[in-house]
Amino acid sequence: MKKVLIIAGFDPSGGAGVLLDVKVVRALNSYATSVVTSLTVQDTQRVYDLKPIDPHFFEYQLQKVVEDIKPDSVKIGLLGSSEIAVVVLRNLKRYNLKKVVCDPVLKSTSGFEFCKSEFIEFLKYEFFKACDVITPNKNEAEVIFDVEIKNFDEDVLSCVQERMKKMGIKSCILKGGHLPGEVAEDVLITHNDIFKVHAKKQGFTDSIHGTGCAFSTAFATFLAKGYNMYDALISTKEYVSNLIYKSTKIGNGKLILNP
Ligand SMILES: Nc1ncnc2c1ncn2[C@@H]1O[C@H](COP(=O)(O)OP(=O)(O)OP(=O)(O)O)[C@@H](O)[C@H]1O
Ligand SMILES: Cc1ncc(COP(=O)(O)O)c(N)n1
Repeated sequence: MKKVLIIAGFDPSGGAGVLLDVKVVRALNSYATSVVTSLTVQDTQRVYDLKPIDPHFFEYQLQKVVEDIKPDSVKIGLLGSSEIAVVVLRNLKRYNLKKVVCDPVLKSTSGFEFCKSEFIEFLKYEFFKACDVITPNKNEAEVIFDVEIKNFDEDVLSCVQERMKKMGIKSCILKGGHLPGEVAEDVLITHNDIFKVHAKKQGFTDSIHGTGCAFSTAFATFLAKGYNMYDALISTKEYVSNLIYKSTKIGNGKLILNP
């Protein structure tokens, strides 16, 4: 059985973060270990507050679990604080962890700012380099690559590709759920290739919660199973589109995914 290490935040309502990620890994017949970076006060309507875990305690947990259960891939979600991010970076290197997928969670769908500006600079210029792929949505990609994204036209994609090379980011999947139009398109960009997948848009992207978490976790799970990046993206797209199709209203706010 393949093992996926989840490093992410805790959403008590289960619509995002570790609770959702573990369900995705399990639904794809793999085994999840998880280390929580931060606790949130959150329901299906919005995020109210965040408290990062003590970085020393976090590192103790991370090291014990990695030394016991060596992961086949890693999914990184909400980091919660720059101190935690520093610990994650140090341990990615120390244990030479492979197939590292980072969902750069900067802001929630409901608008809660998870990162301050100096923390974003650290992610951009230090942290992302240590990951194999980052999976920003439209707004996150605009902040990371300092580019306005109105569509995924060739000039926008080659600008992102150039900036990735300069910043030392190995590969990136731009998620297009928040772009206008009938189609939900995502683009894998490496230093020498651009590869697109798309699906018909269902409902309203802003009324669904947790799609980005499920996407990056499914992608990390397919990598753990030995898929190459292209096949992992095709399978992830199909899997997440199906989850969106079956999304349900469980509380008073957004629709949630139920893997
Ligand atoms: N309405 C939709 N219909 C079909 N697919 C969608 C829809 N909205 C988003 N997607 C797909 O879901 C995945 C996540 O993309 P999205 O752009 O929503 O990321 P995100 O903003 O990080 O998600 P989150 O809601 O967790 O913040 C992508 O594959 C995207 O194309
Ligand atoms: C713990 C945690 N991790 C990630 C997100 C982002 O997900 P979304 O953009 O759907 O709010 C979240 N709200 N909470």
